[in-house]
Amino acid sequence: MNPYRLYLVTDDRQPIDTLKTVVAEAVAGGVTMVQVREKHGDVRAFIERAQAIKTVLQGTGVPLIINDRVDVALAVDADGVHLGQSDMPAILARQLIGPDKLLGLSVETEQQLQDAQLLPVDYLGISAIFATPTKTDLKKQWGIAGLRQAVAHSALPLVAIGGINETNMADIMATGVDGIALVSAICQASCPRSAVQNLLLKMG
Ligand SMILES: Cc1ncc(COP(=O)(O)OP(=O)(O)O)c(N)n1
Ligand SMILES: Cc1nc(C(=O)O)sc1CCOP(=O)(O)O
Ligand SMILES: [Mg+2]
Repeated sequence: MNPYRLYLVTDDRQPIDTLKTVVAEAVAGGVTMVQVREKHGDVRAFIERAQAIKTVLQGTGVPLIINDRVDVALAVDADGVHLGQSDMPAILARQLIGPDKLLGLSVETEQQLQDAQLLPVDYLGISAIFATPTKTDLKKQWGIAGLRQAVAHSALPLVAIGGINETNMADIMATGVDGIALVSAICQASCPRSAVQNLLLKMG
């Protein structure tokens, strides 16, 4: 099974009970991977929220990824870490997490995409496909044509992220990308479970 197919990234503005419900519903609907992303709280709150989501995911087979922080991933024994270009270098992260955990890296330029092919990472996040209010410090919008080029030049699995929803996901899937990562289309849905089911249907 392709674990990157429908990748939920959590919304750090949601209170913990909402977060747990959203993740449980999203998993029931069929998401294949969950990343806990915390950009505002302290590390203790991050660990608490990551542990809560680990409990929700227990026994589901859906991997838990931690955004940015190798220490948090190790503390909660997550399945992997997702790093950005200003986070810990991938080589050091791999040394700390060992060979078996998943390691993801965001790439924001063609040069980073090329350099990443030689890094000890499992997948790349193509950052960003479209502008999004969920993350405003974006360097680049790859667009559909840019994503298609990235797919053609990567031996590593690619995950598209940024501004993706049911209206544009067919175009994104048509590029041959391995997966789609979403925040709002799932976390802000009135019923995250149906939203995920609908997205999976549209993915074909
Ligand atoms: C799957 C996935 N792709 C890209 C990102 C973005 O990571 P980063 O560039 O480090 O930005 P922040 O998410 O930390 O703001 C991601 N989190 N997940
Ligand atoms: C967490 C994140 N990273 C991005 C990147 O491009 O690196 S875009 C993003 C947020 C994506 O949210 P939404 O699905 O609501 O557009
Ligand atoms: Mg980051």
